[in-house]
Amino acid sequence: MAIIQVSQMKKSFGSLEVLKNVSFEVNKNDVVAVIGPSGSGKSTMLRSLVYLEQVNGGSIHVQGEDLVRDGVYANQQQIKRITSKMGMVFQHFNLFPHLTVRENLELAPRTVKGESAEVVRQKSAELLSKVGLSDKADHYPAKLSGGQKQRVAIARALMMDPDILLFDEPTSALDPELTGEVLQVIKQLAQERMTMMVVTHEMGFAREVANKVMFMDDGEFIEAGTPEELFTNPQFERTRAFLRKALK
Ligand SMILES: Nc1ncnc2c1ncn2[C@@H]1O[C@H](COP(=O)(O)OP(=O)(O)OP(=O)(O)O)[C@@H](O)[C@H]1O
Repeated sequence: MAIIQVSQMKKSFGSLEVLKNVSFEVNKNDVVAVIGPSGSGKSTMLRSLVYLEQVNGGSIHVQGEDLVRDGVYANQQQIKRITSKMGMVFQHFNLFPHLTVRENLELAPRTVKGESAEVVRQKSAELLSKVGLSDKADHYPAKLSGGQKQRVAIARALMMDPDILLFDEPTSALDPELTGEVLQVIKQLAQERMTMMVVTHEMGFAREVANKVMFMDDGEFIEAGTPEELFTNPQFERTRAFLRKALK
């Protein structure tokens, strides 16, 4: 079953065409790794799915609902409902600095979903335990390492019970020794069959954890396949050239 269906998505910044007729599907329980050179449009593609960027054409379908159809967006209320099904984890964590870890987790379910204090308290405790940060609930983000901040951001995204989690280069801002603890959490979520789309420069992670790898270059989806297919038998010279550099 498709969680997200994208067809002919186009996005330009002024005269710069960043997404050129991008089409793909993410099915339930997929772990999709999106790879490609810097500036190829990976972040823009991901941000468009959650309405952080507005596309100039094409359609984005989420769980059977149109976020945008042939370039025409749903109304604001529908957009809010549709995007609330998707959790986003950013490269730079985007935690609220003036809120504790627990408050960061509980804010959206309380204010957006209207969940009770007891319900969100139980959920935040469970999710902090899941990402190994139960002892940090009352700390402020500034007191945490980058790896811990990113694990909080993942727990925060999970608080909204998303149907899919989107990661925009979740380890790119981390020191190498902190990358593993974040990838481990994502790997654990994959084992639990969470549907995820991960923009990443970590080829080892893409190969090991994803069931589908998509290669993007210059605003286009060039090819997608299983990690085995894409890494060992890429169909296009552009993919081969990228992998030669990336796997060096
Ligand atoms: N808000 C913006 N205004 C103008 N240009 C933008 C904006 N956001 C992105 N771009 C441009 O769009 C292109 C694609 O950027 P994007 O961040 O989507 O690529 P990327 O593949 O995610 O790159 P990286 O791997 O370096 O993060 C780049 O040329 C970038 O400079």
